[in-house]
Amino acid sequence: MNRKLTFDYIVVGTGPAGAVIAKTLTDNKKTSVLVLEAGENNDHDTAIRDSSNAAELEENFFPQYFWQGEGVPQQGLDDRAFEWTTGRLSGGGSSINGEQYVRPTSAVFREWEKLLGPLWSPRRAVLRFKRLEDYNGRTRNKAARGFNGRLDIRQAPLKPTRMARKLTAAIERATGLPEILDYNDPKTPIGPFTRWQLYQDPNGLRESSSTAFLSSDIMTSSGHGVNGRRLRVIYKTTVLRVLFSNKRAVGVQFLQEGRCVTALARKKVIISAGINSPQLLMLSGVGPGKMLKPAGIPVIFNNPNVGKRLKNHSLNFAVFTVNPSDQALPASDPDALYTGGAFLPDPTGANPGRRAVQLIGIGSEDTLTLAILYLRPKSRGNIRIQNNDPLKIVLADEGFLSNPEDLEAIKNIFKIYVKNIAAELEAIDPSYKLVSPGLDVIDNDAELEQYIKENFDHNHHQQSFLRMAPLNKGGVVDARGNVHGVKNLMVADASIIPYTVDGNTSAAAFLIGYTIARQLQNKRRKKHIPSKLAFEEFEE
Ligand SMILES: Cc1cc2nc3c(=O)[nH]c(=O)nc-3n(C[C@H](O)[C@H](O)[C@H](O)COP(=O)(O)OP(=O)(O)OC[C@H]3O[C@@H](n4cnc5c(N)ncnc54)[C@H](O)[C@@H]3O)c2cc1C
Repeated sequence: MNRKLTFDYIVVGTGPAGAVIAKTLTDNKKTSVLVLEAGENNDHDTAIRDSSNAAELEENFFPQYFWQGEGVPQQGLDDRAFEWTTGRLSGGGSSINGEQYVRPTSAVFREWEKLLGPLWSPRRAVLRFKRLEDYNGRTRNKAARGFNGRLDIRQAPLKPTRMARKLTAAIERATGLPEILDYNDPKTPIGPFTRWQLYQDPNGLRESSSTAFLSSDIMTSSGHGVNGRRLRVIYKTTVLRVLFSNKRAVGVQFLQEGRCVTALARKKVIISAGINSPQLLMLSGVGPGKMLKPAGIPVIFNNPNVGKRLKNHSLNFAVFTVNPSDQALPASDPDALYTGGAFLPDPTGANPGRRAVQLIGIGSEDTLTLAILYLRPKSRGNIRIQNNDPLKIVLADEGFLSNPEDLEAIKNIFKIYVKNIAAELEAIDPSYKLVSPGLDVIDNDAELEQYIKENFDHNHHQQSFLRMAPLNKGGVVDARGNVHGVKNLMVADASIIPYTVDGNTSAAAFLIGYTIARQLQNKRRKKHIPSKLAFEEFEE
């Protein structure tokens, strides 16, 4: 046995879920945790830390900070293929993403609770978000927001620009929904707003899972826990597979500087590798037997659900001309990044209390672009391995628009929301005119469909492909992240989201990591507490 590399827990990945788990489990100074991360720590690189790079980071720094991948051609989109990627560095996706902080709404958590029990109730979700965040925004609503957590959230800008205010007013008039101040307050999830909430410190620098949970008060720059914390983070280590003894996970094999190394876990292996988690499970023998056997991988547990139910939000754009005297962002706050936005229900009036659409204003000197996300897609994709080579890219088929209802839903967003917003925006200021798509395109069904397909983009909200659910409901892990059919193996990251979230995905990943780590802590503590004390008292 390699005594040096034997820990209580092994965590794969330092994204939102992995970093929170590593920090939370080692808080007691007793539990030892090894974290293996394929990328490096780039927290101090200007490209990462300076938030004003967020929009162009992927375009300008793809080879440096991203996993290199492409999905399979999309039949519903004239066989176009999109990048299959996320951050390959400390902090994972949170170190390179668009910094938007959006909690799933109570409507989503009610679905989670119904499927998985009270651990995922809306009330507990809010309690945990409050613990995680240090909210620096216009409201001091203690019922909804946390002010002492490690995760800096900045609502920005302080003074919205005229462009943001005009857009917000136009959405307000077009939809009849009043402006909201805090879209993360469970009481006000729907409506237009001038300010986004960003993962940023009060000075506008990027906050990631790495800066928040693996910072210098937690570990040294060489990855050793400080102040007695039994944490070891090793960068530039790519995990190849989980090792089993019978059906019990006992460790992992990983690549380090060209060598194949084994690390052992006394308690559990926790996979938080994001879009790579299904590949790791399959290479380790957990997945569809029909795929694993021909690949020469011994089947530890035959679960056809692994890699299935891949969901992603759709992304389209509408572009307007602007008034050249209106600024997109305040000169004093270029890190505010976005020029207003909205969360809206389905435009047809179905489910008026539920978010179905996310609008993001992206302004410049010449244009105001509305990024349009459809948040309730029915299309599903899947992730498959090609063979037993851990370095071979997976076949990720996102199945965009494979369910025709999604195309109809997106068409309705253009026909109802975009058209009405365009009319109201132009009425507020005639300099703002819709240029793409033209109104003639919106009014012509065939042309609108073609426009949506050509204009369709990929927005990295991959989720649910290792669903947290009972086995007979498409599950791969149970309500506490334990992988079905084996022992001592968990998955905790955005891949286990059970029902599609109604906003960006990283807040859910932080919550999943935190919830699962707290459960592991509670399990240990509960051994030492009188049984009459309720689970609830130790839950939070
Ligand atoms: C360009 C872009 C923009 C986005 N914008 C937003 C946004 O504005 N707001 C938002 O909320 N979300 C956004 N997202 C999505 C968000 O970043 C992800 O949902 C989130 O990071 C998922 O967290 P996670 O913990 O599940 O996994 P990840 O963040 O993907 O972390 C997984 C980690 O595991 C490591 N890893 C993977 N495989 C291995 C292996 N075999 N061995 C060792 N380490 C491994 C990776 O390097 C990575 O660090 C964006 C994503 C991208 C790519």
